[in-house]
Amino acid sequence: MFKVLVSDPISDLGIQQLVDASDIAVDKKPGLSEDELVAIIGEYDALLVRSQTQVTARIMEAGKQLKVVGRAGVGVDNIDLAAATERGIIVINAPDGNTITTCEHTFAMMMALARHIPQAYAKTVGGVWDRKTFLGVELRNKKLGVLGMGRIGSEVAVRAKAFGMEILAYDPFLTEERAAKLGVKLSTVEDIVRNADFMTVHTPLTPETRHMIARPQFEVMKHGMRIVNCARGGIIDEQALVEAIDQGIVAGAAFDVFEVEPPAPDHPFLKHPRIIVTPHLGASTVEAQENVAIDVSEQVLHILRNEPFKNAVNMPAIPGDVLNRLQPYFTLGEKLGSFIAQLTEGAVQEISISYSGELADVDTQPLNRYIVKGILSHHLGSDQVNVVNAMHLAKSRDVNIVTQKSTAHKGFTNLVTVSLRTKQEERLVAGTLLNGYGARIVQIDKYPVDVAPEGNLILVSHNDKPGIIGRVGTLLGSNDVNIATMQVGRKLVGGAAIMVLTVDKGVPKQVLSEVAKLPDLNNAKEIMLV
Ligand SMILES: NC(=O)c1ccc[n+]([C@@H]2O[C@H](COP(=O)([O-])OP(=O)(O)OC[C@H]3O[C@@H](n4cnc5c(N)ncnc54)[C@H](O)[C@@H]3O)[C@@H](O)[C@H]2O)c1
Ligand SMILES: O=C(O)[C@H](O)COP(=O)(O)O
Repeated sequence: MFKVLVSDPISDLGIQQLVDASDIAVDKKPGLSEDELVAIIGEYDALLVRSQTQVTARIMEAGKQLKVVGRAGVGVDNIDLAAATERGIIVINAPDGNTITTCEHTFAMMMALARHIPQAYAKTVGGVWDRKTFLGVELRNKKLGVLGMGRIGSEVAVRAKAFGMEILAYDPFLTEERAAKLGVKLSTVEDIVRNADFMTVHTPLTPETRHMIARPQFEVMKHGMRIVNCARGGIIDEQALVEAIDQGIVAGAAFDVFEVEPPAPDHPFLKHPRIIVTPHLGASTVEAQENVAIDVSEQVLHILRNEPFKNAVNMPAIPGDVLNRLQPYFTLGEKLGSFIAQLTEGAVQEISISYSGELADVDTQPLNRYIVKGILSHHLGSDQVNVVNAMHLAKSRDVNIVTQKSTAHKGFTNLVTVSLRTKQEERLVAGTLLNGYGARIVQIDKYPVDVAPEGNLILVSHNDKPGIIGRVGTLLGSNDVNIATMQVGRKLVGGAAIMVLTVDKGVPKQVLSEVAKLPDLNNAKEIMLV
């Protein structure tokens, strides 16, 4: 039974599939402090949050069973991603579910700003009938600068065009072609600052976007600018904004987000007549909350059940078509990694992975993770390594990973070859998927073989002489070790050779060392591929 903790208010309807699942137990405990979370997180396999819960390194350290942190929303700035990656905890978000809702909130804020609606409302309900103070402006024929043309920014642009606005857009990934397709003018931040009448930001908060609108931008800003931030506090320098409003540069601002949330009671935005605010409500609609909770619950279920999943934030996304082609190789890759790690003596220095055949056309990085996971699990323990932290663990141990690709077929439709170099030696194993037969190891070092990568194997290296196979079989048999399959590989008659035996159970160390002492035998190793 997997245990899931929901520590923020998340739509009941959205998490119903978790509640209904027979292998999942859900606990809802919103509003816990960090200490309270640290005290209980150890018993949970998954944690579901929105933006309130700060998922710190301390919480993850205490989450000994924690496999996944699911964010019912977009921004993951409340989750320590580095700590999650280091511990192999998958972080997923729900990037699409609140796009329209946040876009609509941005529009609501822009219109409220243009027409002073919150200020006029407050005065009217306060008993003052003031029809002079609140002279607004139209959106029509105004220039709207959009910083960040991702999901939300693009939707804002679509709606702004319907209002007759001209869109100046900046995003490092916005090309001329896409700008033309969206009907927006590709601009720079400076173009927007100097020329727009309204400006709205839709970027994440990163070191690059922090204070991307600050004093230097306000100094050259078109006078009368109105600014909306429904993305993240800190993209616009709050202090510099207040100064720019007071200097008459900026006509007004509408903010849903703050550098520190909730803002202190004396925060200048809360008293300023030209600034309107909402308490981070961008994603707060019934529809968006259901969408994000459904999305994130679905992926948490997949992760806990060891099924393919999407929207991982601390792992590169795998496009559907790539996943379809690679997925059959994931188990083979992990087994090859485990095999070579058990075969090779010494501390791992370099892992070389080569793909030949049709796989050479695919982005095979996800498969690399499974191979590296297989290798590192042997040394670090399978409970410590997973596909999220495998590359990170390899890098932090100075293990060099080299990949090569060739479209040449080398006798198989696809061949995955893994070499491991240590201070002592370099060993190699290659495998493929054979139509109708499944996974096969087809090469060990320089020897061609045909072995299913599963169960208990014994790898024997010997001199190719008559009688050896019999002697090994007799010795194992007399020690109650039953041989299921046997393969011999050699390059030259009478030269060095290998024997790969599949046996029904683990072989006692004593028996293995007796095998290794047989005449003309050089080595005998047990390899377990579970
Ligand atoms: N207020 C809310 O409740 C609420 C709700 C949803 C999303 N958000 C926030 O809105 C923001 C946008 O969300 P989204 O779903 O559109 O994300 P997205 O990833 O689809 O879009 C973000 C865009 O910002 C661009 N970008 C990155 N650095 C930039 C830079 N220096 N200058 C210009 N553009 C840059 C990226 O290229 C990307 O296209 C995020 O910060 C998200 O957390 C807030
Ligand atoms: O990044 C997001 O998705 C928004 O900021 C929404 O945050 P919330 O789930 O706390 O409303």
